[in-house]
Amino acid sequence: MSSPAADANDLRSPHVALLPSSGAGHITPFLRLAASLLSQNCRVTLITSHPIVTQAESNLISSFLSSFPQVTEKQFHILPLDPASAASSKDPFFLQWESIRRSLHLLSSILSSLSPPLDAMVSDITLISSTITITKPMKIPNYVFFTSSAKMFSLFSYYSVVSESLADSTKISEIKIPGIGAIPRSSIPPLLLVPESLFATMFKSDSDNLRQFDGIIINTFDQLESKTLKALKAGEVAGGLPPLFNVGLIPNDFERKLGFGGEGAEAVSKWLDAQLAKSVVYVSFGSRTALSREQIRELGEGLVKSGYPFVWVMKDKAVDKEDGEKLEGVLGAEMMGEVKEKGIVVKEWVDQVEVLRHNSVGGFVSHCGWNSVVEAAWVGVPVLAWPLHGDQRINGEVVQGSGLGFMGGNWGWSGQVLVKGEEIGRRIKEMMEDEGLRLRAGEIRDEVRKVVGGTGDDGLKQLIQKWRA
Ligand SMILES: O=c1ccn([C@@H]2O[C@H](COP(=O)(O)OP(=O)(O)O[C@H]3O[C@H](CO)[C@@H](O)[C@H](O)[C@H]3O)[C@@H](O)[C@H]2O)c(=O)[nH]1
Repeated sequence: MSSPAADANDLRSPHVALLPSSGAGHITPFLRLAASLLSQNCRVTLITSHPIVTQAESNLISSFLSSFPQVTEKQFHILPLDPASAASSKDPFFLQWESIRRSLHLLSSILSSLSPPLDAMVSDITLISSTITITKPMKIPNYVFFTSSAKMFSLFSYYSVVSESLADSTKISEIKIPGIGAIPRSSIPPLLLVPESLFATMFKSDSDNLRQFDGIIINTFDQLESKTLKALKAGEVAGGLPPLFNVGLIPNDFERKLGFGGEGAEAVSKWLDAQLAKSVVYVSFGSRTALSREQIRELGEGLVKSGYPFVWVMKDKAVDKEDGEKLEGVLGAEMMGEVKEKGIVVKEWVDQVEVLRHNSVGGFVSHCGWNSVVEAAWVGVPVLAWPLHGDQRINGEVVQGSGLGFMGGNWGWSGQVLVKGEEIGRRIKEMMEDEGLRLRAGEIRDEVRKVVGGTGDDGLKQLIQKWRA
């Protein structure tokens, strides 16, 4: 029999503050986490950092807040970055992370003004060295939200051991991570091999600080990464880490209500309705990856050569507000004509999950941003992995290892190799014609759905239980 104190704890609504950093790849899983917490009777304060880099992020946040009026939003106005830090990176998202990190000393007044007091804070992985200096003296339990795969987390948590030798190519051709296996040098995010880069500096200091946290949250499924999760939870990868909670975060209705897809998104939806079941290839490289013009044209050629109809979300600039060039200007008139005959190309945001779950979609050409991988698993669509930056090759290995998809080939990092249309077309055909792959993707979806969002989602339950206690 449970005690009255335990029953009271079961009813308590823990108050949790969520602090995402920047980029839709980070905001989206945070908002999904918030929606899951709300459905479990938690109080949520969302801390949004301003100015916001992209229109997509602003729209996601607005749609979320209007769907969940019970959430308290605290706007955090960050300080401009000094030119010396700006010099070490040109990436607008890394620079935003750095600005937030350097402004976080201003966060304590927001945190101390919250009522009721916080039971926990969840910090974006890209901000953790700075948030811990604020929450420690305030005695607020702080949890890391790692927005990529568990396999990428294993590299992150093991990084302090290898960071120095990693910079020297003569010393390391692969990293052997205990309990996980070898990660070849070619899969390591290229910026980690440049120790003075902003990304490597943040990664190192954050990895060193992990042990100061109360827990680690990762959005992943056993069906994708069971061996890795087991090794991490058993402490085989790195000693002394806080407990790990893997939660399956599923797309939420607020994403569908966005209404910022505009005409492009509506056209996609109508066009999809007119296609044969499982006949369409969906192509998207996430929210912040632009291909070179040359590579865009090769991709266009590859799609046409594959013979399958396609939906292609094209990005010509990393930041959507700067992506003003018309499709025809990017593709050229001839290619535009060919592409229009066979498929549909948009530069606007589309609701990716809605597209992926459409019955006519039969394959996904993806850069393997982690949210895209999780979404492909959730809907059971096979993936042709074309990793371009950062964690994406490690995520691609997870895709291949789980049977959800396969790697395109030795296609280099973005900009290193011009992948020819001929080859892209051939690999797309392989994906679309592989019945075994389709069956496996469907099995993954069925297995995931038995657990995630249902009664078996232990990670989320355990986490909330901890906050209630
Ligand atoms: O037109 C679009 C474009 C994107 N999305 C969504 O935007 C998110 C994009 O996230 P992700 O697939 O992870 O790609 P990135 O935007 O590239 O994500 C960044 O953040 C991820 C999580 O840390 C990393 O794994 C990636 O490498 C990094 O580039 C996903 O939910 C997509 O469904 C849409 O809905 N419509």
